This record gives sequence, structure tokens and C-alpha cells, in this order.
Amino acid sequence: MSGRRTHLRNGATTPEFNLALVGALSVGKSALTVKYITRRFIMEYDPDLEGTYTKHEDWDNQDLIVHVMDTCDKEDSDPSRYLRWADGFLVVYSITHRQSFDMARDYLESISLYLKSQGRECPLALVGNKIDLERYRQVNKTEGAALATEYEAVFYETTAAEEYELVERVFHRVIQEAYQDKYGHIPHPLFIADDRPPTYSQQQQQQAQHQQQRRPKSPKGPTEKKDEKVQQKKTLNKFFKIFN
Ligand SMILES: Nc1nc2c(ncn2[C@@H]2O[C@H](COP(=O)(O)OP(=O)(O)OP(=O)(O)O)[C@@H](O)[C@H]2O)c(=O)[nH]1
Repeated sequence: MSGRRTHLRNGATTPEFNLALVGALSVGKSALTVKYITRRFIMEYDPDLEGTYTKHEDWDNQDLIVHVMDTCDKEDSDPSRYLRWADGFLVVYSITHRQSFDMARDYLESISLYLKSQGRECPLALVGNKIDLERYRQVNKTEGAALATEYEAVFYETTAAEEYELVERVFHRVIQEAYQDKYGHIPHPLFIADDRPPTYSQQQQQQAQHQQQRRPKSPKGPTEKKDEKVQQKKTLNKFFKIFN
């Protein structure tokens, strides 16, 4: 599933990666998706919409195509639609909502079970969102980090409401891991996707500077809009019934 390639007219190919955001209880999946795609924070979304968005990344002078699914689990929906599709998962909770953290644990467990059953390995990220609401925090950072370690996931706290780079580094980290799984080396995004300061060779720094000059102010917009209106009330019951 990982690392499909789009064939271009000149015979070159463009790596493509599918990322799925999962989580329950208005944790900000839509806000994070739209922030990554457009760099903008939008306050309200229709909670019953699920959509897939596409963004082009330029890493090491190579075009990457990233598809992001903002999932919406409902009683009658089959989670295998994104479990099969995704090359990497971002399991999102809100640091202001303890129950969403408990649900994130269930998601991590279910995704891990599914991947094991398929003999697959995929990058996993546990993402604590809404750190701009620190005063309402219910989940400590150490709890998040411990849960991530349990499932061999990378851990980030972030917010869709502030700097774009806070969100970008999460997506970049997962893309890097998916890329490494497929191609055996780590490509270099313009902004490194890690909490640690990047260590670049001089040549890489020059290349990054060059790329930064070429970089458009905003990324190419979504090529696919949210497209599915769903009437049923959202519930995760089916998801957990199937994979637990
Ligand atoms: N302060 C703050 N609000 C956020 C953040 N992310 C999302 N929100 C708000 O939280 C609410 C829920 O965000 P959504 O992006 O719709 O959350 P979701 O996970 O897609 O939720 P569902 O649509 O219910 O699945 C919205 O009002 C957002 O504006 C954040 O980082 N900080």
C-alpha cells in the first residue's frame, strides 16, 4: 500500500502517500487537516463530513503527493476504508478532553491489531491537539508520551489555531517515516519534522535555502473537497466491534 508512484509523461515518477487522521469527540481532525493543506485555521466544520485532500510537497527537489483523509466514523461505516488505504495514521486527541485521550488509546489498539493482522507496519503518530488551550488541559504531556511509546508511535502536542509550522512538523514526520519505509532513506523537507533542531550538512543547507526561495507563499490548495454528506449520528461502536 505504501509509496504508490504517479507516472509522469517523461517517465519519472512521483511518490504518493496516504495519511489518515482518526480520533473522536471534536478533537480537531478537520482543523488540523485544513491547516496542513491551506495553512489556515477555520473554526467550524460539519462534523458529519469526511473528506480526502491532496497537497504537493517539494522535498530534496522532488515532488511528493500527500493525500490526507479527515475521517469520520459512524455507526454504519466500515473503518477498513481508511485502514487499508493509509500509509500512516495520525491518532488525534484533545489535551483539554480526557475522554478523547481514552478514545485515542482505543484507536491505537485497533489500528495496531489491524496492521498486525495484515502483517503490515505503518508510521503512527499520537497527536495531542489544542495546546493553545493550556489552561483547560486535562491530559499531561507525559501521559501522551507514555501512550505513544506503548504503541511505538511518535508523539506530538500541537494546535491548529496557531503557527502553521506546529502542524506541519507532525505531518512531515509521518511522511518522512513512510518515505523511509518505502525507499530506505529520509528525504529532507524544507522544515525538519522533529522536536530536535535539524542537523544539516552545508550542502543540504544551501539546497534548503534555494528551495525556500522557490517556495510559493501558500501550498497548492486541496484538489479534492469534502465530498460526502452523511446523515447518521457518529459513533465508534462499529470500529471497536470489528477490531477489538
Ligand atoms: N482552540 C482550538 N480550537 C480548535 C483546535 N482545533 C480544532 N478546534 C476547534 O474545535 C472544534 C472541533 O474541531 P474539528 O476540526 O471540527 O474537530 P474534528 O475532530 O474534525 O471533530 P468532528 O468533526 O466532530 O469529527 C471546532 O470548533 C474547532 O474550531 C485547536 O487547536 N485549538
